[in-house]
Amino acid sequence: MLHERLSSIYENVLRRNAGETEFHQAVREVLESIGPVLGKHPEYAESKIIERICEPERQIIFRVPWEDDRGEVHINRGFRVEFNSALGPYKGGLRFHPSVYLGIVKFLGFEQIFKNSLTGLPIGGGKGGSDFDPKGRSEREVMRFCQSFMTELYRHIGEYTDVPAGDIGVGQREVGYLFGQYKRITNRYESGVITGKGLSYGGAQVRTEATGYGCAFFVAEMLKARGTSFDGRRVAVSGSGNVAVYTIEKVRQLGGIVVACSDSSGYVVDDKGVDLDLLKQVKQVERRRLDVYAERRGGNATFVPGRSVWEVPCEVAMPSATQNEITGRDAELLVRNGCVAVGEGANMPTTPEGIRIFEEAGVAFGPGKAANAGGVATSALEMQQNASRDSWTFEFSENRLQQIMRDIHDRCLRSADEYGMPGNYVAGANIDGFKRVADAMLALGLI
Ligand SMILES: NC(=O)C1=CN([C@@H]2O[C@H](COP(=O)(O)OP(=O)(O)OC[C@H]3O[C@@H](n4cnc5c(N)ncnc54)[C@H](O)[C@@H]3O)[C@@H](O)[C@H]2O)C=CC1
Ligand SMILES: O=C(O)CCC(=O)C(=O)O
Repeated sequence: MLHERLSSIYENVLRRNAGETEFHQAVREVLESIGPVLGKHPEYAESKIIERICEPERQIIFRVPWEDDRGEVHINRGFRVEFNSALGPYKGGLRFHPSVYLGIVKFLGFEQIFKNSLTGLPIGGGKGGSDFDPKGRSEREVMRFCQSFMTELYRHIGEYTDVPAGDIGVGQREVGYLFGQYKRITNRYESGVITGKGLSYGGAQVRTEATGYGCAFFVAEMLKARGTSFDGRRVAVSGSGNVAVYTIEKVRQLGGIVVACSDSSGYVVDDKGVDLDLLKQVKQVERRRLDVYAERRGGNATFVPGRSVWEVPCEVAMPSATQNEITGRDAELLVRNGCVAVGEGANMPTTPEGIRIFEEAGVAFGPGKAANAGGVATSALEMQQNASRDSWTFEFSENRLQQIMRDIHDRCLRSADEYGMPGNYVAGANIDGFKRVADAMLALGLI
C-alpha cells in the first residue's frame, strides 16, 4: 500500500510515462519502501526529492544506421537515459536486445540510481542501449553497428559526465569496438569513458567476473546471517551469459552445486554439477545454444527446450538472465521445492507477486539493486585505476569486491532494522540507496 502522497506521485509517473510498464514497476517498488523515511524526514517531501528522482535529468534517443555484410542498410534506435548525477557521473551499462525501448532503459536507469548509491562509491545512475539484435550477426556487422552507435553517443559521454559499460548483448568485444570508435572520433585516449574494457587497453582485473562473483558473495552473506552456507546446496541459475557463468564459478568455489542453467532456448539439468569449462566453450567461445552443451556432456546432462529453469528443484535460486523471469507461479514452485534463498543477479528478474510469495514464505531474498551491485562497483574501481594510471592484481580487486558486497549486505539489514522491517533486504536496499541520493540532492540545491 502506498502512502497518500506517494500514491499521487505514482499516479503522476503513470500519466507522464504512459506505456512504460517496466519503469512503472521499478518506481512502484521503491515508493512502497520509502513511506517510513518520509515520516522521519519531512525535508525530502518539502524539496520534492521523490518527484525529482522519478524524472530523468536527460533522455537521449537517436538513429543508428548501419550496413550488413550483404550491403543492406538497417536502422536501429539508440538510447541513453542520464537519470541522476547527484553522487557522481551517470554510470550504467548498455543493452543491445530487440526488446529494448524507452521503458526498459528507464527502468534500468532508475534501478541504477539506488544500486550505485548502495555501493558507497561516487557514481550517479544512467543506462542505455539499442533494439539491435546481435544474435546471428557476424563480427564485422557487430563492429559496424557499435561504430555507428558511438558516432552519436560520443557527444554525450565522458569520464566526468557519463560512463557506460556492458549489459545484455554488450560484452568485452562490443566495449572494445565502442571504445575504439570513441578514441578515433575524439582523438583522446580517455580510458575512464567506458568500463568493462579488455585488460590490454585499460580494463580492470575482476570486472568480467564481478557481477556473478558479487552476487554469490551476497547470497553467502545472507545464508551466513541465517547460520548456514552454500556448502552442498543445490543451486539453479538462469541464463548462461556473463552474470550466470561467473555466478556458477563462484558458487562452486563456495561449496554449492549448480545443477541447472538456461538460455532463451530452454534449460539444462546437470545433477553432478554444471561443467564450467564446457559451458564457457559453448557459450563464450562458440556462442552456441545449450543443447550443444547437453550433447557434448553425454549422458550427464539433459536439455529441456522452451521451459522455465525454475521447475528444477533447488535450495538457492539465482536469476541471472532478464526482467520478470520469476513469476508468482515460479516462486510458488520454488518455495514448494525447498528454496531457502534467492539472489538476483539480473535486474528486476522477480515479479512483484513473486517477491511477495518469497517474503511470505520467509525465503532470504536479495534484490538485484543490492545483490548484483558488484558489477558496477568494480566498474567504479576500474575508473579509479584509469584515473590514477594504475592497475591492481586480481586478488586485491576480488578482496575489495567481497568487502563491498559485505558492506552492502550489512547496510541493507541495518536500514531495514532501523525502519522496523527486520530481515527485509528489499526495503533495506531501497531505503539506504534512496537516503544517500536524497541527502546529496538536498545539499546541491534545486537543480
Ligand atoms: N553485465 C553486468 O555486469 C551486469 C548485468 N546485470 C543484469 O544481469 C542480467 C544478465 O546480463 P548479462 O549476463 O550481462 O547479459 P548476457 O548477454 O551476457 O547474457 C544474458 C543471458 O540471458 C539470457 N536471456 C536474455 N534474454 C532472455 C529471455 N528473454 N529469456 C530467457 N533468457 C534470456 C541469454 O540467453 C543469456 O544467456 C541482465 O538482467 C542485466 O541487466 C546486472 C548487473 C551488472
Ligand atoms: O558496470 C556498469 O557500469 C554497469 C553495470 C550495469 O549495467 C548494472 O549494474 O546493471
